[in-house]
Parts: sequence; structure tokens; C-alpha cells
Amino acid sequence: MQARTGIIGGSGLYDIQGIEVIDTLEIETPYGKPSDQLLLATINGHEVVFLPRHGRDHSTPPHKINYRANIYAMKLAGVNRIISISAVGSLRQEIEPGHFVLVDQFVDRTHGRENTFFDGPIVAHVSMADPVCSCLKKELLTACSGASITTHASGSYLVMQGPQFSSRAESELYRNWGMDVIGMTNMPEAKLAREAEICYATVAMSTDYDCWHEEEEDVSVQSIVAVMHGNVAKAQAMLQCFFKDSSDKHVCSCGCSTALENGVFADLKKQSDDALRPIHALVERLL
Ligand SMILES: CSC[C@H]1O[C@H](OP(=O)(O)O)[C@H](O)[C@@H]1O
Ligand SMILES: Nc1ncnc2[nH]cnc12
Repeated sequence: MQARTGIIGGSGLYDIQGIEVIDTLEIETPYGKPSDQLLLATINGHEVVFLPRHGRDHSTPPHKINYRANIYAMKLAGVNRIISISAVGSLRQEIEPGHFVLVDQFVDRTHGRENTFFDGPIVAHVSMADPVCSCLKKELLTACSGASITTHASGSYLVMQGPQFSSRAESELYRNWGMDVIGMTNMPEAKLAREAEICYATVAMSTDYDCWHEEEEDVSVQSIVAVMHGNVAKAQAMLQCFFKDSSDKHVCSCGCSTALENGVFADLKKQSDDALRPIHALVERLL
């Protein structure tokens, strides 16, 4: 199967312009159903698999997204790298609403979300030291500049539980921690992508200044939506640039695609079929 690029669309991004649809994939995974059907399509001849993270009608809130089903479905669909597109609040004056940030680190403050495929009896511990694929991120930076989008080449994303926005004290705390943007969805998504040996990189689109900013109104859905429409148009342009330049023969030299090789605790060859079944697509190449 040709390696495919997955696109996970966040708030506002429910379809991709300029694609030729090949099929809609109704995928059932050992973890249940993904957020919606996956769209198999081509953009400028490149095969992509698109999934709107909250569903096409945005009916699934961040804490109820079945992240395991989403990532497992991407794996089953032959995806070897994921472009995550996300709306975020800005925690820095210089990251203005409408700017993009190519995230390189996350701090995970979520709770109660299923965050691993290795839930026993097969145990694994993958490295999350560098949660973002630097090769993919570099290609995304080129695409953002090709689309003339004001883009910050690095940044740390605080993943809050939500669905409520943060308090002023939390917002200040995260700024003091050195965080640059805040959102609710990229964890456990990035962790699960790493366990699935899928390269992952986030294009964070700033929609607001969160509530720390004294001269700006406190964040609200209304204010976000106003900026979001412009951001989504930029994301569409960025994707066109990405698939004009990018090669399908994506070779990752930063270890995402071999993350499990030093991470699995058990001898996979000695495991029962029952133990292997829920992770078969992830460990198949190691058996
Ligand atoms: C509608 S604003 C809050 C919402 O938007 C972001 O989601 P996504 O990352 O899918 O774009 C943020 O994390 C919140 O879930
Ligand atoms: N200020 C904010 N906090 C959390 N998630 C967001 N998504 C967009 N803006 C946000």
C-alpha cells in the first residue's frame, strides 16, 4: 500500500479544498469508532486520509474524542505521518490571533482520557522527549512560508482538559511555565501517534490571546469563530503548498517510525493471540 499522509482537522476544518475524493472509509477499530468517516482522497496526486477531529458536525467535545480509535483508524488506513491542525489560544504577545505556530513540545494537563494502546498485558514505554516529528515539521514550515502565513517556527503547547477555558490564574501559570499556546486536543493524540509509530506534527492556529491579556476581551467561542474562518482559509492554502512540494516517500530520520523498537517490554513472539489482537496493526512489523 502507498504510504499516505493523514490530516486531522481541528475546530473549523471539516473538509479540505481541492481534493479528489477516492472513497469514504467507515473504519471500526478494537477501540470503537473514530470521530467520523475517514476521507481517502488525493491532493495534487498525493494520497491523503482526512479526519475531522470533532466530527464533521463538531459534535464531539475534546474530552470525549476517541483518540485511540482515531489514531488506530489512521494506522489501518496506511497513514505513516499525521498533520494535526488545531485552533489554539496564544499565551504570548508576539503570537497574534491569525498567526500559526509549529509546535515542538507539549505539556499534558489532561486527565481521564485513554492515553495508551499498551494497556496490558503487553506493556510498552515509548520516548516522548521530542513528541513532534522534526522532519515533518520542517516540511510544514516550508509550506506555511509558501502560503505567506506569519508563522512561529517553534512553540510549546499546553494541553488543558477543557471544555471550559482556563482561569486567569491558570493562564498566568502556564505563561510562567514558558508555554506559548494553549489548546485541548493534542494530547493524548500525539502520544498515541508515537505508539503507533506515525510521525506527528502540529500546525497550531492562534485564534485569541486566552484570558491573561489585559487589553483583550476574555476568550469566548464567538471571538474564536471570527478569527477561525480566516485561519481555516490559510490552512487550506498551506496544505496546497505542502502537497505541491512534499514527497510521498516520506523518510523519517528522527525515529518516530521505529519508536516501538526499544519500547516494548514483552517478547511479542510469546504473546497470545488475545493479547495481540487490540494492537496487531501497531506491532505487526515486529512479530
Ligand atoms: C472552538 S475553540 C476550542 C476548541 O478548539 C480547539 O480544538 P482543535 O485542536 O480540535 O482545533 C481546542 O483545543 C478546543 O478543543
Ligand atoms: N484560549 C483557548 N484555550 C483553550 N483552547 C483554545 N482553543 C482556541 N483558543 C483556546
